[in-house]
Amino acid sequence: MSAIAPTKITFFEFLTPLVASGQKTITIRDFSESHYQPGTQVEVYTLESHTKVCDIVILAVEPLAFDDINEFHADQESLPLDELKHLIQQVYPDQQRLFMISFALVETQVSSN
Ligand SMILES: CC(=O)Nc1ccn([C@H]2C[C@H](O)[C@@H](CO)O2)c(=O)n1
Repeated sequence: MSAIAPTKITFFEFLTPLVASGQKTITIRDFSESHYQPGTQVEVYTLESHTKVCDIVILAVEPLAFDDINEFHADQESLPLDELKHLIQQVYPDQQRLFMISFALVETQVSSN
């Protein structure tokens, strides 16, 4: 039996403009935050104030070892590689077993009326 897929995800507030603009297309999380299901729509909130930012669709969830994080991942994260690895070490200290969650921004329609 599979668990119910989460419908919300949080990001540090300073990263949310990158998500909402479509520049950030992956996030790297630990096992506890890896249960997103490809094809599902997920609401994005800021971690600090729990403000809704946008919606994303999950494209894939794949294992990724900390030591394998490289420039490709930094590019998808829209962060410098050293900054990305430092951030991940702060959030998930001493965790080698991580997961890459790929996603796409759900564009919202702006009414012309
Ligand atoms: C609870 C919570 O919001 N945790 C996280 C964990 C990671 N991030 C960011 C930091 C990096 O850009 C990537 C890779 O972990 O995801 C985050 O915003 N919030």
